[in-house]
Amino acid sequence: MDTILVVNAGSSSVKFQVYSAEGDGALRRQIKGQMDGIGSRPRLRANGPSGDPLADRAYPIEAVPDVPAAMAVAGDWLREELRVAPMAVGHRVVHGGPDYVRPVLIDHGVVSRLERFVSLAPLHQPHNLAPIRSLLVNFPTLPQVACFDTAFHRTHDLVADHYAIPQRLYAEGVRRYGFHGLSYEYIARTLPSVAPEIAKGRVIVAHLGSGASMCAIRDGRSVESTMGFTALDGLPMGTRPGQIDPGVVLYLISEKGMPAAKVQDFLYRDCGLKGLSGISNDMRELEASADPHARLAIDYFVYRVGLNAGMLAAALQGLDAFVFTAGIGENSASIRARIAEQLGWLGVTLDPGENARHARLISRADSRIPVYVVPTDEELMIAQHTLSLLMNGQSTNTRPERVS
Ligand SMILES: Nc1ncnc2c1ncn2[C@@H]1O[C@H](COP(=O)(O)OP(=O)(O)O)[C@@H](O)[C@H]1O
Ligand SMILES: CC(=O)OP(=O)(O)O
Ligand SMILES: [Mg+2]
Repeated sequence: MDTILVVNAGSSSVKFQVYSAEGDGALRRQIKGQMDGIGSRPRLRANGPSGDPLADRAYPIEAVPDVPAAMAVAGDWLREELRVAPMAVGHRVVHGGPDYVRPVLIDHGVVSRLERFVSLAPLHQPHNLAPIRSLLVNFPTLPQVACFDTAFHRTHDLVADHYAIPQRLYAEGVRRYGFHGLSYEYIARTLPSVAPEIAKGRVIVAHLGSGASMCAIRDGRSVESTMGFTALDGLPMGTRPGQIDPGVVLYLISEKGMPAAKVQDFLYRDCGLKGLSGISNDMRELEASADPHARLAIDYFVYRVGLNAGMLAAALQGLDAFVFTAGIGENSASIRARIAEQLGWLGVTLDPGENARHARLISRADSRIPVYVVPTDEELMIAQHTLSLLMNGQSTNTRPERVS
């Protein structure tokens, strides 16, 4: 059977899917799995085509301490137990820099260009590139496709793409890229069938997972993101602080004598929910805790989502709908309820019953702004791009690009 394997390494999870490519160009999902809870409670779960369980295994934290270990466990399982031998592999690559505005067929040249962005996405890019490199060496004829988190945001106006710093830095790539683009692209493509009345309107999508960001979408295109040059900016995340005064970074360097590598580690691994609570990077553990610092971390998260929603509504000059997605957005009714309260002034009224049962539409009929929960599927997006590149030599990404 001709299959496509999709690999998506996030900051706390490795997600994978296997699709069969049918004769008519359709994709049929055969396996959907993930190793999540990396750094807290590692667990491999996978299901077959009709949701039938294929695996559910918990691991001690020492057995799967990080993303590369999770990738190795999932890879061994797919290869050795399920005998998966794909005809092509699609990869999520978090940083595509200024030049990659659509998915691309990978060769050694592409890999070396993408290596330049490792320092701009240290939690992701090394793990995105490691399996690509290893497959290039071991299966040199296997087609591999890179799909970028940054590509969906390349439609931003110049004013949204800039920082107020000298132009020479913009020219060398210091720009507001935005991330989670495969997730937002999937949502934008799904809205016409899920909620046709708002698909062409002004929508804020909140991708709230271990990494978290929000995107302002108008008529299916990204116009603004809370993330920028790196995936550090914007909302607080599992282990990243989100928006922070650069003066804090200067303080760490000049007053605390922290070298660059330590500052990087601090900002990517020790802050966010984990840093503020002192307990965990995992929202589930914070919600289960009675510790006042866990409460503060949740309060801060909810508050910052509210503040950033105001900013994105300003970018859109109004709002027609709000969408929750990703790990927290799809699964935590209580966080959604608290965020909806923050959005009350924008015209949001939640329906507590619909919210509790994770319905697609969770706002009340009389809510001025409808609120949706749309489970994201970055892997499907990657599979579609991969198949399209294989079949037509180009991706399904047909959006016009901003000319800079
Ligand atoms: N039922 C739940 N309640 C609260 N938070 C949850 C729940 N399920 C998952 N999460 C949160 O979602 C996060 C993972 O989200 P996900 O989008 O898979 O992240 P990533 O892709 O960045 O690894 C977990 O760290 C956890 O905090
Ligand atoms: C870009 C990013 O933060 O991704 P993730 O949420 O998968 O960690
Ligand atoms: Mg993710």
